[in-house]
Amino acid sequence: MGDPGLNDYSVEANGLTKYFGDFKAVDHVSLAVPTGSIYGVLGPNGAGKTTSLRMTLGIIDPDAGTSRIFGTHRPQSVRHRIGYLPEERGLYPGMKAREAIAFMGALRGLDWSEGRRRAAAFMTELGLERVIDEKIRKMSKGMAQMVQLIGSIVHAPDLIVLDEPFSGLDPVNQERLEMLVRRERDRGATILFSTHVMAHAERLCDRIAIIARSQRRFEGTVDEARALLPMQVRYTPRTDGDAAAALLPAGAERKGEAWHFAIEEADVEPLLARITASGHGVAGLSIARPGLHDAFVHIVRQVDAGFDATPEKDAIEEAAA
Ligand SMILES: Nc1ncnc2c1ncn2[C@@H]1O[C@H](COP(=O)(O)OP(=O)(O)OP(=O)(O)O)[C@@H](O)[C@H]1O
Repeated sequence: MGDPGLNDYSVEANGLTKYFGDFKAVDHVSLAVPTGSIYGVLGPNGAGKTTSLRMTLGIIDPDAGTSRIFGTHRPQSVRHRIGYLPEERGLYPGMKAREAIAFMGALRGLDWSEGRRRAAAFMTELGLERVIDEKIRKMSKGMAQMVQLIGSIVHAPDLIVLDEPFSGLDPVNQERLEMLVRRERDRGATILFSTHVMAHAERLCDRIAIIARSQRRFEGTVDEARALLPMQVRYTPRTDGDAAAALLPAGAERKGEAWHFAIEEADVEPLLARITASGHGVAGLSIARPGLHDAFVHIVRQVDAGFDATPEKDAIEEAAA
């Protein structure tokens, strides 16, 4: 564990900024990843996720900003405590899966025979035992990616950073990976991963950051992101549908027998009271928060439309100042 008594964050990136030529690929992005958490960096294609992760890990230098891992500004000095799956995948094609995993572990200080033992244990646990001694070149891309994933965590790192780990995996392997991420967190590791698939983030993440057009636009829990949008209501009265319209907010739309509309959380109980008092009855009613997917699309669309041109106020940076 990353000295939780001394430092509650395994990763603290502050105001990271990167230019490629004149293009600002990352603009003042900060990340604070609590030790022991699963943290998602979400964003559309080209938002700046990979560049942010690379700067965080010290793989590329920022033009501005700083990053600390386990409290140090020198990630190289703690590299054995970090596991990293880069965006670019690649293993030696002539190696067998077991050897490839042991090799990656050895690069991070793990004894070779222990690496081979753990490789077999991981692959068996994940239902991949039949390809333990398969050469990488004979594997499908998705299988090779699973092997690389295992190789990046075989040395039991305290911090695991995975760049788009789910992309290219079939649904079964995606589930295996979700299980692996949870298991690593339960072991005490901190996990930071990027994705543009909201379902994984919604199920896994304790906290998320949403990056769009180079800037961080949201930071918080999944529920906090979902709460940015109003509740979605679907109401079917027992009586003639048109007569119930007077109870409902402006903008309510009728689809078949049901009315669809959005309301703020504070308006839910008054609405229920109005419906009950009205005598129109309830043949069907659902009231639900939109999912993370909708919240993500909402944030990104606002940014694209220019409604959120300024980055959110950065509490981390203020606290550090
Ligand atoms: N080495 C580079 N040289 C020039 N431009 C780059 C370089 N690396 C990234 N970029 C550009 O910076 C922007 C951010 O790229 P980055 O890979 O960080 O985004 P991303 O959010 O990870 O995207 P994706 O989900 O598509 O992988 C993109 O517009 C990309 O084209």
